[in-house]
Amino acid sequence: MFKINCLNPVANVGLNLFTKHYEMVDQFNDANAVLVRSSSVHELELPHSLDAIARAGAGVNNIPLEKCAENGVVVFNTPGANANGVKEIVIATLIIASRDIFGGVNWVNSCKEDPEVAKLVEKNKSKFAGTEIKGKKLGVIGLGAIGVLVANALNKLDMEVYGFDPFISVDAAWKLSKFIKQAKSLEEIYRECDFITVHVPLTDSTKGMFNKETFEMMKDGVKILNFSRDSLVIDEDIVEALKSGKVGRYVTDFPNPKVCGVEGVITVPHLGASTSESEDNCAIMAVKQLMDYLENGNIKNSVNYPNCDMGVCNQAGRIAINHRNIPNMLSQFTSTFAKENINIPDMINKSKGKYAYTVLDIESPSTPELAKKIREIDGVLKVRIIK
Ligand SMILES: NC(=O)c1ccc[n+]([C@@H]2O[C@H](COP(=O)([O-])OP(=O)(O)OC[C@H]3O[C@@H](n4cnc5c(N)ncnc54)[C@H](O)[C@@H]3O)[C@@H](O)[C@H]2O)c1
Ligand SMILES: O=C(O)[C@H](O)COP(=O)(O)O
Repeated sequence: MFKINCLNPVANVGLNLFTKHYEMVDQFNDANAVLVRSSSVHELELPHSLDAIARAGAGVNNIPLEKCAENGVVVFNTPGANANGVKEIVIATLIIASRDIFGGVNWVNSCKEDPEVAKLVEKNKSKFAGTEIKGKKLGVIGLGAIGVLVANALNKLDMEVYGFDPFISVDAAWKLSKFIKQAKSLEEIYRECDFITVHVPLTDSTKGMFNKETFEMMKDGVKILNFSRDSLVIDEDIVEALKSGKVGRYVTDFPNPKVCGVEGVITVPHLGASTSESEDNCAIMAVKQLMDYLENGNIKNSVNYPNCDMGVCNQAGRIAINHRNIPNMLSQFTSTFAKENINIPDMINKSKGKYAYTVLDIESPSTPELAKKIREIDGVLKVRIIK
C-alpha cells in the first residue's frame, strides 16, 4: 500500500486515478509520496518513508530540490499542464493594463447611487481612456511552455513580439511562430518594448532581474507583467519606478505588502493556474507520474533526477537505485548480483548533474537482504524494491 499526502488540495480528477493500492494520509511524515501546489516544503523534515514529491504545477522554488535529491526523493512537476491558463490571464491583464479599465470600473461603482450616472459616464469617460495593443512592442522573456503560447497569441492580436530565451528547448523553438522576433539580449527587450512579460523560473540567476538598473534601460511608461514569481522583481525599485512614471503599470500575480495598493500596480491573487482545466491537467499529470514511479520505478518530468523508462517489469524482480553520479557505481551493483548468482536481463542507468538513477531487472525476486547490500555501497542514496 502506497501512502499519499496532499500538502494542498489537488483536483479530484487526479486523485481518483489512485487505485486500491493507495491510501491518502493526513501526515507528511507518514507519506511515501506527496502532492503539492504552492505550499513550501523547505521547512519540513523529509521522512525516510518519502520516495517522491509531485508538484502539480510548474514552479518548484517551494521545494528543496538538492535536499530531496540527497535523500533519494524524486521531485516531479507538470510541464505545460497549466500553460494555457496563464496565457489567457496574461492576455486579459495586458489589455487591462493598456487602458484604465479598473480605474473606470471602480469610479462607476462609486457613482452607483447617482440617478444621473449615465450622463456622468459620458462626461467623465475620457479620464479613463487608454491605448490599443495593436502595433505595440511586446517583449517575452522566457520562451518555455507559457512564453511560447503568450508570444504567439499576442502576435495574433497584432502586437510586434520580441522573444528572449538563451536556453530555449528544441521543442519550444518548433512551436514558436515565425513572426516572433528574436531578441539577442535582455537589454534589447528592455530598450525596445512597450510591454514586457516574464515567464522564467525563479533561480539564483533570475532573482531580482527587474531592478533599478534594468528599469533605467526601459522605455518611459513601460508596462510589466509578472506571472512568474515575486522575487524576480525588486519591490522597492519598481515602486520607485512607478512613482517616477518610468514604469506605467505593473501587473503581478504575487501580491505582497510592498506593492499592494500602490498606484499603477494591478495585483492578482495568484490566479494564473487557477482554472478548472489547468488544475485538472496538473493533477492528472502529477498523479500519473507518481504512480509510474512508485509502481514501476519510471521517471518522467523530474526536476532533480534523470528521466528513465523501463516500462512495466516482466522479470521476476526489479530494483531501483538513486545514487550519486560518480565512477564505478554500475560495476558495484552488477557485481553484487553476480555474487548472488543472479542474472540481470535488463537494466538502465541515467544521470542528471550530480545524481544518477539505475533500474535493474533481475531473474529472481528482489529481497530486503539484496537491497541492504546495495544500500551499503558508498554513493547510494536510496534503494527501492519494485518487485
Ligand atoms: N502564475 C502562475 O500561476 C504560474 C503558473 C505556471 C508557471 N508559473 C511560473 O512561470 C514559470 C515558467 O513556467 P513555464 O511552464 O513556461 O516553464 P518552462 O520551464 O516551460 O519555461 C521556462 C523558460 O524560461 C527559460 N529561461 C530560464 N532562465 C532564463 C533566463 N535567465 N532568461 C530567459 N529565459 C530563461 C527556460 O529556457 C525555459 O524555456 C514557472 O517556473 C513558474 O515560476 C506561474
Ligand atoms: O508554478 C505554478 O505552476 C503556478 O505558480 C501555479 O501555482 P498553484 O498551483 O499554487 O496555483
